[in-house]
Amino acid sequence: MSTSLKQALKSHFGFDGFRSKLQEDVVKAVVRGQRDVFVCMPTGAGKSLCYQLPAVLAEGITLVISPLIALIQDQVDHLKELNIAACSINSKLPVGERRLILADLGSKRPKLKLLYITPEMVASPSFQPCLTGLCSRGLLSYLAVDEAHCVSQWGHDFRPDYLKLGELRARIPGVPCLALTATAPKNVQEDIVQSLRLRCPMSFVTPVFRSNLHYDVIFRDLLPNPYAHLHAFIKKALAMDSGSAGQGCGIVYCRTREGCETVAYQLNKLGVVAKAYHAGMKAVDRTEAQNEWMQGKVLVIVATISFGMGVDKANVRFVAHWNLAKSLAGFYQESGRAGRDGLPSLCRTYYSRKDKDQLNFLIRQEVTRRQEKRGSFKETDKAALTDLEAMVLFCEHEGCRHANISKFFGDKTPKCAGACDFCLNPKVVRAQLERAAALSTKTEEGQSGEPKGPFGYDEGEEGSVEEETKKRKKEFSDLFKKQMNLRKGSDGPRKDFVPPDADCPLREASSQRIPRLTVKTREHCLYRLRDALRDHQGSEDIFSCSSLMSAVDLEHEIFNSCKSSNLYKAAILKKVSEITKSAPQTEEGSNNDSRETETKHKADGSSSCLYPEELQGFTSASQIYSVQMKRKRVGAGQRGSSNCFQSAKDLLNPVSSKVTENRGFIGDSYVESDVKRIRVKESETETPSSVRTGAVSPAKAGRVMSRKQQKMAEAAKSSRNISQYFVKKKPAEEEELRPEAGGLSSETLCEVYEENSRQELHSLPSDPALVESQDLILIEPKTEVIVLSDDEEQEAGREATLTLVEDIPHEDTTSITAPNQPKEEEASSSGLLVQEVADEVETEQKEASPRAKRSRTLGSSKRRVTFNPEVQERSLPPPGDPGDSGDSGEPLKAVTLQETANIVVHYLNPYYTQGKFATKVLFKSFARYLSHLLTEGKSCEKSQVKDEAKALIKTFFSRVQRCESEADWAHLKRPHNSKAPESKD
Ligand SMILES: Nc1ncnc2c1ncn2[C@@H]1O[C@H](COP(=O)(O)OP(=O)(O)OP(=O)(O)O)[C@@H](O)[C@H]1O
Ligand SMILES: [Zn+2]
Repeated sequence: MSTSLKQALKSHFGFDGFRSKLQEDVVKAVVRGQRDVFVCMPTGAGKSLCYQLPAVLAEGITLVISPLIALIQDQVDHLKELNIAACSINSKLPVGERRLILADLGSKRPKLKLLYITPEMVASPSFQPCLTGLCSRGLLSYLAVDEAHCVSQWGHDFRPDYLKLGELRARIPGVPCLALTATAPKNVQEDIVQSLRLRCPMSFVTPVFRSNLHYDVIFRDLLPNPYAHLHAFIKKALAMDSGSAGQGCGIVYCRTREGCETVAYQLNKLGVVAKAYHAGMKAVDRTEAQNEWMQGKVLVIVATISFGMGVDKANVRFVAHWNLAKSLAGFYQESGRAGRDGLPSLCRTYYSRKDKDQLNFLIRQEVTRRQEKRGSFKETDKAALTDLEAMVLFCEHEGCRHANISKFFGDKTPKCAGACDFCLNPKVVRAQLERAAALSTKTEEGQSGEPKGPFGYDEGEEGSVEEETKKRKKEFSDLFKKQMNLRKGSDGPRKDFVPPDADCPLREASSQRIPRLTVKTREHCLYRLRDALRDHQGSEDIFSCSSLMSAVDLEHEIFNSCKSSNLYKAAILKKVSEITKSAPQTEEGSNNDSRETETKHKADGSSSCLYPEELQGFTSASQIYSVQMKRKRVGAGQRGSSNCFQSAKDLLNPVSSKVTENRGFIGDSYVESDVKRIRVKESETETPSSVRTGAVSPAKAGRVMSRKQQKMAEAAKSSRNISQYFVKKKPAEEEELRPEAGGLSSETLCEVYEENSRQELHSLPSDPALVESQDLILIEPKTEVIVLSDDEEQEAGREATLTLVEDIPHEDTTSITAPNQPKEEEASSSGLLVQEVADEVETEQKEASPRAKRSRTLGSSKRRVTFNPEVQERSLPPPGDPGDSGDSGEPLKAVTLQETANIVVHYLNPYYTQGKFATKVLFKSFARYLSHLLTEGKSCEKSQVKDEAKALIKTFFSRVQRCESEADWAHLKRPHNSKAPESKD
């Protein structure tokens, strides 16, 4: 048998021999067909062949159950390439193809050898006649269940439909069954055998230990600069490939989509070619990312766990978990994608107790939800928590990581021999644990009454959800205060000065000589210089430091020569522009110290310095909105167009101010984060009078300057501003940029400005609400500014038409939220969300409105900002009064959809910030839904809409504890002709 098997292996699959003795043994056992077979072999061990080879050799058809259509497709494609008759029946199959397959299956001698199918499809009524036909004619040769751990409720990937496979097995008792998995601890193994009703199966279980994988754990909360740390890790991991054929690659797993985008962005910024991959992306983008990664064009894929199953890539040199995996079994499977070629590879977890708390919270919520639905408690409910507990133990335990994994899977302790951080240097692991303990004591001291337990909760204690909410609120408000203080800034040594990280490459990084210039801004400028130098020098590999060293020198020189933050930024921009334009620089004057410094610090994972802003656990709004990777240039294609940024000074003199040097950066202002690209249409007038968005002339608006406005005005007086570089040039000047600008193109400026804004926003906490009390972006009158945004809504193919600053009304809508209102924080907290929902509803409105004709279609990813000079004339609404015009003299009129959206988001936003929505997308969908519901079919006054919105939202949350899906609001209806809304059901 052995020889004929080997021949078949060669002739059908092209392999000279079996991959392992185990693979051969499994194939033999399957071919004998006397007993069912259970296979637990690590990922990449060649499990598929264990049923594919027997299937090819058998008379009939092998039915293969696999959990994902994508996975099935890969396998089918691969087999077809080998000329093996394989296909799949699934919901995506065109009717014609399905008919052909069914016809073959119904024929006397089907040609098919392998039929791949999902557990859902195999149980579907439509498939039953086919299945019955095959059984009754004895044409089923094997039943193979891939990813068999999905059948176990103790497993990390439980799929209820897998449970039905037990019945299928019972229907075909004479057909040998083969169950395969890569990850199954003892209890899951037993569960698989039992649930699939395997008859005294032969078990082939490989020990989980893989000596080529090096495991380590880094406490992310202790890192001064986590992204730099990750970067150093990647650099090290990929360097291990030098000498081997082909560049290695890696995977970074993140828990959320936003996390993926953020990490991918940060890596790119640090010079690593990385792409995000998650289910929120369009299928075509996902495929592109995966293909590019497979082909080695993209070195790092930053993905949610939706990536990897069935991905067969040998030279994955590292797998990093940026967030804690939710189970040790899952973690083992994911990290096991490294080193399939058997070569040394790294598996790293960036552990954070915040992650742990979040996961714990989510799992508990889910368990409670399931129990409520079911009305009873099940032993398996504990499984998810136990799994997480095992994962946490893996990270927090002072011991060999491999031993930990092996113990979990029921194997004996392996000989690690330095293949984990603990075995390599236990002292480092111990020291890290001690620092983490000290950190949590510190945190707990500051949070009296916080839940404490192994998972941050008192087990069994009621009300932990509320506790968690309280804790989050506190964190939120602390961060908010910190950020507000940071923004206020002051001359002289700053109390709130955020010191540089240990790995900060800047010279004199701690110097506070230039008021209001943050380390982050300096770092950002440094990287802009570095990028410009690198682009120019062209030849550097992605990790080369030479341009960084030159950039460090340049930045330092500029830093020393400037007195104000704005001058510094302008000088940087000028330099960037010069580099871009000029011949290759000769400033290579390298500085080995800085090179060493960077490398050394970035590689040092054990720094004890606590990152001052403690923001690692958050995704800033800027990250949410603006880091969707496709870095677009601000102002690209429209060189030298009119100024889109104005100073605080101009802001306060909207009509009279002239083009002065006081334009551009507003101190260290924060600018709307999703500005990706600003294109400025030729202004109809050369008079560059200034106009603002987000704030209105005090004179016209009849408002007293707020303290913030005054501060900004003062700042404007004392600072130079560079927005003159944005001024539309006369044709003759087209090629020659203004001398003051040092030949800087608007696109460069805009891009840098955007980058700068984004950079600064990165220091903001995650809640979008925090980003809203931004300073201003100002637009010239009659200047059309088009903002291209890459936020999630692109995916919905929506076209948004609105303003740059959060609450500027569009044309004849009336609400303006000035960032300077007394209730700034509150008013602004809903700003961006209002904006986004309003964008969408307004777009919908425009589609049906003749006014839409005035808008130029920009495509799905574009936002348009049309400045309407009339906007200035309007007064600000009373703070916290959404959707009110403030024009009390105006006759009452029916609210528009956009006004309704403003109202809805205002009332809904507190729920969002309390975490009552599973995702932001869901929040926005709900806001849209409510806005339509409230405006549908009748015209109401604003007060009525407000009452109704409040009541509807209240009703909704009286029934739904947390909004998890669109189905949650299916019951919500607005009764016709009644003032108070009710919920129907
Ligand atoms: N005998 C063999 N000789 C050489 N290569 C083999 C052999 N058997 C399988 N392979 C190759 O090994 C790789 C991994 O195989 P396979 O995808 O079946 O692994 P797996 O155990 O199913 O992994 P996963 O758990 O990720 O699904 C494939 O590229 C496959 O073609
Ligand atoms: Zn070890």
